[in-house]
Amino acid sequence: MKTLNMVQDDNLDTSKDDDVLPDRDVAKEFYAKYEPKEILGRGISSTVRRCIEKETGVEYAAKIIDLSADPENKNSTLEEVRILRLVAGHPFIIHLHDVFESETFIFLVFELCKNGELFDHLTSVVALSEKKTRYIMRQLFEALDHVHGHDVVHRDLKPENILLDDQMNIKLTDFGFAHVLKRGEKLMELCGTPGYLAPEVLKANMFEDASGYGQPVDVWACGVIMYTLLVGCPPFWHRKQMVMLRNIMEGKYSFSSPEWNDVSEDSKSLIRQLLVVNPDERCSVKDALTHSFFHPKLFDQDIEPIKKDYKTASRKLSKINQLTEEFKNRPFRARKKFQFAITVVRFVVRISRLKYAHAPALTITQGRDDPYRVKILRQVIDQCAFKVYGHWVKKSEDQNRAALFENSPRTELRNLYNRMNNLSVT
Ligand SMILES: Nc1ncnc2c1ncn2[C@@H]1O[C@H](COP(=O)(O)OP(=O)(O)OP(=O)(O)O)[C@@H](O)[C@H]1O
Repeated sequence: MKTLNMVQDDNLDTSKDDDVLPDRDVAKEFYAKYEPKEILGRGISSTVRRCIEKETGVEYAAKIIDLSADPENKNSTLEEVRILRLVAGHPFIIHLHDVFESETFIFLVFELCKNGELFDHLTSVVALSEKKTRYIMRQLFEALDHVHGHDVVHRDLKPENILLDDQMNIKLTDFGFAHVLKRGEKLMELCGTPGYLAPEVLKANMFEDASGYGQPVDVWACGVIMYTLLVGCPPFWHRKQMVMLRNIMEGKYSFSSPEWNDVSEDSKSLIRQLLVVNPDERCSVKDALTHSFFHPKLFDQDIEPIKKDYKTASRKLSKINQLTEEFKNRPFRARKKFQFAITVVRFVVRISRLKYAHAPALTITQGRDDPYRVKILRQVIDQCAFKVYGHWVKKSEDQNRAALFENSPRTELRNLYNRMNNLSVT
């Protein structure tokens, strides 16, 4: 039980001590304006509740931060508020609606994201299609472009810090580790979440002469997120955390698991440009946004346009036959010859796209011997395993869906820091 006087709200589930609300005297202003409702989630020293603004009836999410456990929390929360205000006004960044401050609590009133964390969405669907990954990654890069444009580095990008609104648009949140960079400033501090840490963050803590890090750490984390969204497993995971850190520092990951057979070269190419060990050679947010992965592609469309393409292709084929006949019988004419060449090129491109859009047929033997290679069977297997065990089942040494649940940042990083100082890097 907290040391403060608490009152219980009869309308709320108060089965746990933590579920009681801070004394109404502590934050009269907040209670005058908002009606607190059920708990949406919890952080280390915070509880997030849905609440309703009395005057407008609009729903919000109130993050109630308890300052009694750690007085340092107040300064860091106020810094987070300052940064949230600095980057405010972007459609894919969480909107901070109101702030109330008391001696022992801070209330941050955010826009409500009805679909919760991208992380929870991912755990329920196992992996996202390329189309959905593109939708989310584009919004993430646009949000990040805005954040970086204000000289801010987020430092804790991960699916847990990406919320989804009722339209499934993202809202980048948790700027608790964010920092406003001064001109030319490099950071040395070890912060973030282990699986998402960029190599330069680890190096800054291991080598005396390390040059520190800046905004490219967010680009690296986007690479980890994109990889994870597409196949449901993080890229650098290893059962031994020290091996995972080495993998990160060496940029050692692969596209070798069966899931990657169904993923386009465009996606892999973007991930390769994001997960570049040297931050100077890593692509920027703007480079990422202009990558071909973000161009609409045939494989994203429904089957109808593909059928239409078949019809067009067969019309083109008759046209080619007709032109070929004409060529045999007519004298040389440059314009016609050029037209002929263009038609042939278009035809070939169209046919190759159709081939790309249709994967080779599956044989019964292939499905029986290696069902996990087949996308639809793989999804069924993963979803059944998740339903039965409540978590994903480990697949192999370096492909572990359960690894996604191992990321508990702030507490774990202290241990990591101590262990890294004892790690000798060859
Ligand atoms: N704006 C929001 N709309 C809907 N749900 C939210 C919102 N903000 C947070 N939540 C829910 O509340 C939970 C806890 O949020 P909080 O920000 O306190 O988590 P945290 O980032 O883990 O905490 P900490 O800042 O202590 O690390 C989240 O996991 C999320 O499910």
